Amino acid sequence: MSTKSGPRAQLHVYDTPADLASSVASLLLRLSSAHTALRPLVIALSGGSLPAVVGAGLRALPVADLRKHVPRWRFIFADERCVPHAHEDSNYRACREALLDYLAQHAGLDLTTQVVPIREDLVGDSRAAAKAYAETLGSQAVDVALLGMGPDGHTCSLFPNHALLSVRDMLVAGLDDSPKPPPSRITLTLPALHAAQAVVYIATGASKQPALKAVLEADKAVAQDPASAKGVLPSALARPVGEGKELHWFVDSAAVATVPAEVRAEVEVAPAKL
Ligand SMILES: O=C(O)[C@H](O)[C@@H](O)[C@H](O)[C@H](O)COP(=O)(O)O
Repeated sequence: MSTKSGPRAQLHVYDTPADLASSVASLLLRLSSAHTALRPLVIALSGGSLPAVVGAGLRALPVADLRKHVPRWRFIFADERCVPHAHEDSNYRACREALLDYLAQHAGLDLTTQVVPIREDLVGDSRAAAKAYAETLGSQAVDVALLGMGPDGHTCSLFPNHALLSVRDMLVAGLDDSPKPPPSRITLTLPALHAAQAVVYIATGASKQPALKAVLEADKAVAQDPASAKGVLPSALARPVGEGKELHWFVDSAAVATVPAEVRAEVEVAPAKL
């Protein structure tokens, strides 16, 4: 494997949202168990429908398992809207409501030291907010990125054909022209996601069919050389690069319906192989 290549996708297909959510949570515990470093496991969370899925999966786990792992986790945001924390568009707020408050109440999560929200005093300036966020994260790579995908193939706040896809010198960037409202956001960049140990996508519903098909069709070529891939969707590009890393796609039957059988057969793994 060249140093520029990375893992192929592992596709997990579920019929029910509950099974999908539980499997994502099981994978998170497996990755957490494998994390033997003394420093915390850095988990990046996205917005959209993802917090509810991750929250449902974590709530289905035995509390004793959560208590064992959660004190060693640090949550950051894969992307965030530049709004105050209590705003209805805030991913921090969505994640608090869906999972972080539950983990604080039942599994010992310290919301003040183990969760990294954007600075509220900088929400009027996305670039300053991104710079400050990058400084807070330091050089520590993301261990596990939990990402959604929009129907257009965007992930985090990395949109198709957007200039931020060319960023190579920042781990967090700001933008004010997000096609998905609200327009001002911060986002992890492709180099930040290339450095991740594991990237885990969750994509459900028929609206994701064209993008999922395109991403899985491009998977082999992008895995071989993510840096030189041209014209592929952000969700195909935002992936780990390097040996011993993992790329997972958790999808439902509706999302995967139009993926050609031969493409699906190349990447699908049995549920037991998490
Ligand atoms: O803040 C955001 O807007 C999200 O992080 C974004 O990247 C999201 O994950 C996708 O748009 C998918 O959203 P859905 O899962 O709701 O389709």
